[in-house]
Amino acid sequence: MAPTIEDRQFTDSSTLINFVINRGNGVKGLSEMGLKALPKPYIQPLEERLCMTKFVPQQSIPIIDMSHWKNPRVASAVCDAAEKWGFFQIVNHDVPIEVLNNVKDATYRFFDLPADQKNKYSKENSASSNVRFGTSFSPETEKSLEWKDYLSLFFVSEEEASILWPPVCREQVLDYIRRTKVVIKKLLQMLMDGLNVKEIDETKRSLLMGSMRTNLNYYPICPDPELTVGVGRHSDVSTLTILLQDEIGGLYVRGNQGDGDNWIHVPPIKGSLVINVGDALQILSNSRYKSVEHRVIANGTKNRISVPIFVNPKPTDIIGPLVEVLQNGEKPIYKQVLYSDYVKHFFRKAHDGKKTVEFAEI
Ligand SMILES: CC(C)(COP(=O)(O)OP(=O)(O)OC[C@H]1O[C@@H](n2cnc3c(N)ncnc32)[C@H](O)[C@@H]1OP(=O)(O)O)[C@@H](O)C(=O)NCCC(=O)NCCSC(=O)/C=C/c1ccc(O)cc1
Ligand SMILES: O=C(O)CCC(=O)C(=O)O
Ligand SMILES: [Fe+2]
Repeated sequence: MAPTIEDRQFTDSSTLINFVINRGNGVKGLSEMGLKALPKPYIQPLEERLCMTKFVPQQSIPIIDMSHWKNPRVASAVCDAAEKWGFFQIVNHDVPIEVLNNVKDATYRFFDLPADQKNKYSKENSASSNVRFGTSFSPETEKSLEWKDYLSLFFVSEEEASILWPPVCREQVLDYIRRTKVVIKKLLQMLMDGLNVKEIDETKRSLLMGSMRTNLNYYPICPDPELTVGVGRHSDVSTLTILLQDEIGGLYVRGNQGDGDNWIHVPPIKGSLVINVGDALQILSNSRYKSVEHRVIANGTKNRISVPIFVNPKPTDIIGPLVEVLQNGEKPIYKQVLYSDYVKHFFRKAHDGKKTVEFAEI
């Protein structure tokens, strides 16, 4: 097919980078121009594209009903899922559906702002590094870009948020964090019980949930979804991630069958939240709980959004296997690392599967 006028505008990759990154149009701006072909910088190498033969349709990650959360069977299902899958969905979790719908609406409101308004929050222009609008993951270091725009909000206090966060989504994100915290605490309590950690004192509370980062992700319609990715293979660097996805689907998790070269779709379930173990919890638990690789495909017909809350240690915390976990004589697999060093290492390279955790290995 002959290239359209718009495609020809971007034969030069510096013009494309200027439009998408520097001027704040993002991939949403590209998508809305009605491009007929995927621009070259987004073409991923073959091995990074999700080949459908590796997709296991009959498998599913566990779905856990939280309505009787005090029942020991729920705790046992949570610990089991964190060990074997690193991923599960929760239903009847008590976060009201309106809160979830409101944060999804707020996500659309933010991304529907004109480019110059969103660009006020770019790395170059933002009043604080705690608020950042961007595209792809780490464009300076990536060989191929990812088909995703995001707004990343690091929570310090409600006061700071009221000054720094975009007014079109601030209250809805704060409400989502407030209401979700209740279920995060329950899950962490269950997971710590499973490790023989009897009490979550202030030091442990900080290691487990000392900081939170909420991302609003926007994956616009892609002209050639098979050639690119929404998000490349990675594990999160959090302790736990709480993910709200919409009804579109497209998130895949690495399966635990055979050689592990199989991917399982995470089906959207109305009102559910997806929970996954991050590297920090894998390290604290000396690998009892597993952070599992996941990726997001691009979509050729629908825009998709998702809203993860990354529950993390504080940047100034030092993380390593918990003493309670090593009490039985188990050998530590990880050394003590400053959490902000760990996160910087993650952000300064392209997505590369599970490689980040090598930074903490002994
Ligand atoms: C090190 C942090 C992140 C930033 O501190 P800073 O003092 O402002 O440091 P820098 O401004 O020097 O940022 C370090 C590098 O990280 C980059 N960065 C700074 N925030 C960001 C940002 N939200 N986005 C993508 N680069 C950034 C930033 O551009 C910079 O890269 P470079 O310019 O190449 O040196 C600091 O806030 C910190 O230690 N936070 C701990 C809590 C935390 O944020 N944890 C991460 C949870 S996020 C997570 O689990 C998964 C996230 C994720 C996200 C996207 C995915 O596709 C997949 C996964
Ligand atoms: O959009 C999704 O479903 C997952 C996004 C993700 O993995 C992330 O932001 O870390
Ligand atoms: Fe992720």
